[in-house]
Amino acid sequence: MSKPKSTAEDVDTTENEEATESALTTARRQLNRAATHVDVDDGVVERLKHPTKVQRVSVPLKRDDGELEVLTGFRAQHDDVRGPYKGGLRYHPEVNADECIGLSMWMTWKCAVMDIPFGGGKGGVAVDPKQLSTGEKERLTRRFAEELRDVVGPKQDVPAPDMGTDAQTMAWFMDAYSMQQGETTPGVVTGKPPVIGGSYGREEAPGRSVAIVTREAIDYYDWEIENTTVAVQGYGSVGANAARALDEWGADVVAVSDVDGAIYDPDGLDTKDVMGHDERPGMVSGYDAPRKLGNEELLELDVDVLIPAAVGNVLTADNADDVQANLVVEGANGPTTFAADTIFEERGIPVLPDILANAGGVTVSYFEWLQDINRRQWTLDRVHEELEDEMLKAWNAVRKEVEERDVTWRDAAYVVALNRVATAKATRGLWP
Ligand SMILES: NC(=O)C1=CN([C@@H]2O[C@H](COP(=O)(O)OP(=O)(O)OC[C@H]3O[C@@H](n4cnc5c(N)ncnc54)[C@H](OP(=O)(O)O)[C@@H]3O)[C@@H](O)[C@H]2O)C=CC1
Ligand SMILES: O=C(O)CCC(=O)C(=O)O
Repeated sequence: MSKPKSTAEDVDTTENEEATESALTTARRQLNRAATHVDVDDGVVERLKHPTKVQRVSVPLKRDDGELEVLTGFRAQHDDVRGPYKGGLRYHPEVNADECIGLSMWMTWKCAVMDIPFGGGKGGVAVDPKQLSTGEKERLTRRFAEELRDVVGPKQDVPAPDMGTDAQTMAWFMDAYSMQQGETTPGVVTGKPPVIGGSYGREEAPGRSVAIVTREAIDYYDWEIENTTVAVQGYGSVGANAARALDEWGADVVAVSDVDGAIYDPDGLDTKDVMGHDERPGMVSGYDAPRKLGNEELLELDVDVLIPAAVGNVLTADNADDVQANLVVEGANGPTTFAADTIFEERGIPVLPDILANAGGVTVSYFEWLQDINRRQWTLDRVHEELEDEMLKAWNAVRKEVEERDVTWRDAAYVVALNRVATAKATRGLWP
């Protein structure tokens, strides 16, 4: 089915131009728009455009060659009315304060959409992890943990993996924090290896929830998963797990990519055979597939479902008119700029938002936090079952708003989240 091009000449791209639109700008614009659909005090909305606190730290790193480099790290804490701040730590050259604040706002909404008792946090270090040896990564993580010691903790702020970090990073962070506390404190981070209190199923959870939401949307629009083609940008923790789950459930995953480019097979790729970057770096763009494409071309493929699962701001006013997918499911955080969202709305292309679609990660993080408190590990089957239940609850809450208010999926998810956050503030008597 071909999609109409937008006629909106007036899509406002002037304020931001686009690929550089900060996560904070996008998050604030989304909040402004969603606030028009709910009866929430203007003061509360204004407060929610700002973080409670942003920690900026210097992280000295001794490189393997003996040189000292001073890196910059951040932890943004947006809102904790519903529980401790929660969200990932990112190692990426573009990490900065505004990015962390915007991402921490999205975490507040994500936790509220899922109705889990956390607020929003996000942090990271401005560094290219691919340029670091394992020893350098460990020293960096330990020092970062020391610098953040006063603002994190199981009841205060609980980091987790994000781009460029993984279970091993969380293990080092947990160890450094525990050494300073004088007691083993598994609950200070989630996404750890199961042997030290991590949850089974956390690693694949964000991708799995992307797949669950895609499956529900396919059903909602009366399509058949067996006749659905999917393109996935980014084949890391989120992208590879989403692609593999959808492949397993019968969809044809025809294209996937890493930072160097995309591979395309119109008959469907064998996603188990395509290794992710953690499994074997460079194996995506190096895979023997019928066609190689650029990352931009992948976004414009004629597929049923497009899943951007790499970085932010890849769907912009510049390419939204050329997207041919009938549905976009956001695996990454913030892949769609505000202007692109408007174009998709006008073209009738539904966008399933990040704050719902990839929320399986933080949901299983919540399961992990519970397991750490109780010192009792759940089985993988239990994690899968409970994740499925939580995702369906959230999906149904958002779907109800879509149907009752005739709004986009993003607005509907914001309505659910904003109402829960604002009600918590009112009930606690916090103003704003
Ligand atoms: N990990 C988590 O728990 C969660 C992550 N997210 C979000 O999902 C997104 C991806 O995170 P995650 O999967 O953890 O990250 P990973 O680091 O595991 O994987 C990122 C993937 O994206 C590719 N990539 C990096 N830069 C680009 C680019 N400019 N264009 C195209 N592809 C690129 C990488 O390629 P290469 O392998 O070549 O580097 C890799 O395949 C982020 O937005 C993150 O915030 C959301 C919820 C939870
Ligand atoms: O698991 C978590 O705590 C948060 C994961 C995350 O950073 C995200 O969902 O964007």
